[in-house]
Amino acid sequence: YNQPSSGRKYDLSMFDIGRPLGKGKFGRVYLAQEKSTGFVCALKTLYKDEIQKGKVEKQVRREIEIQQHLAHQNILRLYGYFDDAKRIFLILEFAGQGELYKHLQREEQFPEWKASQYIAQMAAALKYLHKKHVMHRDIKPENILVGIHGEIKISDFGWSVHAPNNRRQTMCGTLDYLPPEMLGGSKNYNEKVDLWSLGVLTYEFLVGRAPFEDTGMMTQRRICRAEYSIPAFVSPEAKDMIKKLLVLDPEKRITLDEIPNHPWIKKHCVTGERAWNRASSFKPR
Ligand SMILES: Cc1cc(Cn2cc(-c3c(Cl)cnc4nc(-c5cn(C)nc5C)[nH]c34)cn2)no1
Repeated sequence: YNQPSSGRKYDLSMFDIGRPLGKGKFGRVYLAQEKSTGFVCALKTLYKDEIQKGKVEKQVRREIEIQQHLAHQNILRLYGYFDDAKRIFLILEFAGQGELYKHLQREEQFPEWKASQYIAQMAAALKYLHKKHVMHRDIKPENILVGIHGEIKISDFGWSVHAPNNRRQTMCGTLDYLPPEMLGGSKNYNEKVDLWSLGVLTYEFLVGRAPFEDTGMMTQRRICRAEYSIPAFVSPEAKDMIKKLLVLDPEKRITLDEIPNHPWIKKHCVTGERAWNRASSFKPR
């Protein structure tokens, strides 16, 4: 399986560039194919002047440093990188079904079986990350892609750091996903911040909007008080999962090890006996 390897030296001439796949604050992503092997990937191009202007050199360096040492089916692979005079190029895994937030926008809400399987996959990816003492810190639909088989892949490690962290980070973008312990500039927090964001993600998958969505200050106040309500159409098991993740005290949140055994996950999990039965009853035509 001749995927690119981080040991090799790459340059732009080694790739055929295809259609644009998306754009972000500091550049664009293109479909690309490595000429020598035919390997299809996503080439993320970041403009050096934009990165310097945005003072995000550290984040880009961290994204590369962290993501290239990760290998998990629910984490987007970074195979390598190179640069030219103006741009940095990240050779990324191509996610065949694109950006998850676009799926959520189109479907408005995910059915419970789909949300439950996505959260189980997120928990597996976070368990892998936390075992390496990496916390993502920016879990939200915009940072999740969908692979060709419908599996999800955490991407964009620009905000990830090695835990524990007592560096102050200037935040930009939505506050909706920030845990209480990261608000108000408190410095000491750990990987449990990703559990809170997983709770916000679960809520948004099922309800179609974030639980603390409000105007700036009100959002912060509602987060710090864990002030949210869950609509009646959400099942009791899903409500229980959200309540066990959106807990103000990080140490009292459900752990990643407990998530696979939670009734809401077990109810919709397909890796167990049902999947085996389904596979064994498969009759090739
Ligand atoms: C800069 C910049 C843009 C983005 C957001 N972004 C990620 C992708 C992307 C990646 Cl990194 C990998 N595989 C992808 N597959 C798609 C895709 C889009 N459509 C409409 N269909 C597919 C399949 N996008 C992918 C694109 N933009 N982050 O930093």
